[in-house]
Amino acid sequence: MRLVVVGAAGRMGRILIRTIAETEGCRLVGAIERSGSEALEHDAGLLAGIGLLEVNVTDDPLPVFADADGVLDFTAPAATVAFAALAAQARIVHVVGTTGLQADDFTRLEAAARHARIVQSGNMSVGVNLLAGLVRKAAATLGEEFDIEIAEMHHRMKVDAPSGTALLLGEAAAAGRQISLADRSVRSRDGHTGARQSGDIGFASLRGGTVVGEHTVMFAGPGERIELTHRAEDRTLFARGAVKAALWAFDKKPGYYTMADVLGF
Ligand SMILES: NC(=O)C1=CN([C@@H]2O[C@H](COP(=O)(O)OP(=O)(O)OC[C@H]3O[C@@H](n4cnc5c(N)ncnc54)[C@H](OP(=O)(O)O)[C@@H]3O)[C@@H](O)[C@H]2O)C=CC1
Ligand SMILES: O=C(O)C1=N[C@H](C(=O)O)C[C@H](O)C1
Repeated sequence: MRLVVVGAAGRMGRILIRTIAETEGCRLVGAIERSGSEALEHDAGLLAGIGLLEVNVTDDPLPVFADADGVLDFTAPAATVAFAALAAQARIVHVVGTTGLQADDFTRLEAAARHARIVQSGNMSVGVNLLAGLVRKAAATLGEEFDIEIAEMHHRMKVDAPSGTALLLGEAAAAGRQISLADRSVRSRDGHTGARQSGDIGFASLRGGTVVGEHTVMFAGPGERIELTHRAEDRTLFARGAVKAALWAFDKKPGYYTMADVLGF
């Protein structure tokens, strides 16, 4: 499968380049960065620390997408929405790992999925997607006397909060309770907040150091507390998930898919 990495010089971009090179049946055919990036014209393989791949980083995605089967996108919301339109035009697979997407962005991705095969997830790891299933089950089983709180910690460079994973886990909890997360999520607390409302789903975000990504979903009930935790130790697990998603989507019809579809959960 001929793959393009957008955001090629980013933390995830470099690991995606490495992961594609290590994966049988995949080949890097393009690497994109924004205009003005210092990475432009550099070899993608050298950028990723794996030696020459003879694929130069460019800021012109259109001709690159036209000669590719799929694009792996861990960039920023505005960029992802623009790349989705181009992927739809080229009728290729678009794997979206970017987080911080807002309702308007999702609407535009869904429109692009009429022509592209989009696989989108706030977390591409097997572990988190399994955890989402466990959270859904726990939320459905325990009922409202158990308060749900989701805590996440990430490295100091992360720009969005709550994390995409925290929101994915929140959606799983809301689905288990058969409620809308948008109606019941509490994303910050400060000052005299009053007592917690039963049925709310709370979020807390910590930022610091080099933490790859940690998430805990707490079910705090009368006299007991259950905590379900995932700790990511290496970004390679997200990159492996993204490449797996691209390979899975290769022969699928245009549409909007998630990692749960890819993993069969
Ligand atoms: N779903 C998942 O499993 C995971 C998701 N993520 C998400 O992926 C995203 C990226 O994370 P990370 O790699 O740490 O961030 P980085 O900031 O290290 O990388 C993002 C890269 O995208 C580039 N970029 C931004 N806009 C454009 C554009 N218009 N065209 C081309 N390149 C562009 C950035 O360039 P510049 O620096 O010049 O802005 C940067 O090189 C985040 O939203 C993060 O939350 C991360 C890990 C796992
Ligand atoms: O920005 C990151 O680093 C990560 N982002 C994703 C998220 O927002 O949940 C996935 C992972 O936790 C790392």
